[in-house]
Amino acid sequence: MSIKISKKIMSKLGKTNAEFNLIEEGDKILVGLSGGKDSLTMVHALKEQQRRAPFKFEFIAVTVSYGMGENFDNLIAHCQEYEIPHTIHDTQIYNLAEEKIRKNSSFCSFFSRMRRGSLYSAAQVHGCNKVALGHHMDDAAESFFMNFIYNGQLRSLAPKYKADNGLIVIRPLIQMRERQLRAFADDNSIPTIGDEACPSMRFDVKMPYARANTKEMLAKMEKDFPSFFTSLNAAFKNISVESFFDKEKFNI
Ligand SMILES: Nc1ncnc2c1ncn2[C@@H]1O[C@H](COP(=O)(O)OP(=O)(O)OP(=O)(O)O)[C@@H](O)[C@H]1O
Repeated sequence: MSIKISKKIMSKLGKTNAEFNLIEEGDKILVGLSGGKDSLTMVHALKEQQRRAPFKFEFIAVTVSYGMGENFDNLIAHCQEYEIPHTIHDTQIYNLAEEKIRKNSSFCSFFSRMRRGSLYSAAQVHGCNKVALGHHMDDAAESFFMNFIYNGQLRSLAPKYKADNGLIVIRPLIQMRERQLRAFADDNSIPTIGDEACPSMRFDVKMPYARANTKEMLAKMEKDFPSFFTSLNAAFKNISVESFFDKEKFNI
């Protein structure tokens, strides 16, 4: 069966790529593939871009297994069917979690940190110079408002940055909306792995209410101001650092 990928997704990918120099000639990219709708859209979009782009790049999709008996058979079969190079990177993150996590600290952030480390080591194993993550505009908005409300920080998710180990991390979907990615998976009847696969759900802790609250707040904002996300995207590129209260700036 062939995959239908919308013009809108491909044009957003191309524009974001050009705007932030994400994928360049000769890159070998490790694509983090959780099996969720976002990273699945990402691998299909990158495969299509590989076919169309005037520059050459390679990629390999890598799924980090937490060592909790996950079943990736459908994901493996899907990648085989669509000739997407894919491998499972086995870890023992799940066992470590039980020992390492302090009571009441965030389980999700523990898994996300450990997973990031595993993706970086897999990138080294596979000789990749970049790591692509499937975060989208809704993630960037949630991250921005959660940092603002709960941490007193103005911070979001960058389209591209250099990690301490020299690897370049890129987020090709960062200007796309979550609903576009969901529509891609639904339109193509792609079987996705959902949030229930998040290992933190297996531990007896409070649900991450902060994210749910923020999502709800943003949905309400968008209802009241339909261009909310377009404006936010523009604002992320239009920052007046000097208008804030940074003490360092006032020795003038
Ligand atoms: N187990 C995993 N193995 C490899 N990469 C992962 C894994 N989990 C997450 N990632 C990468 O990190 C990105 C962000 O993860 P996060 O858990 O925030 O997203 P998600 O909502 O699960 O996204 P997705 O729909 O792609 O699963 C994913 O889009 C993917 O690129």
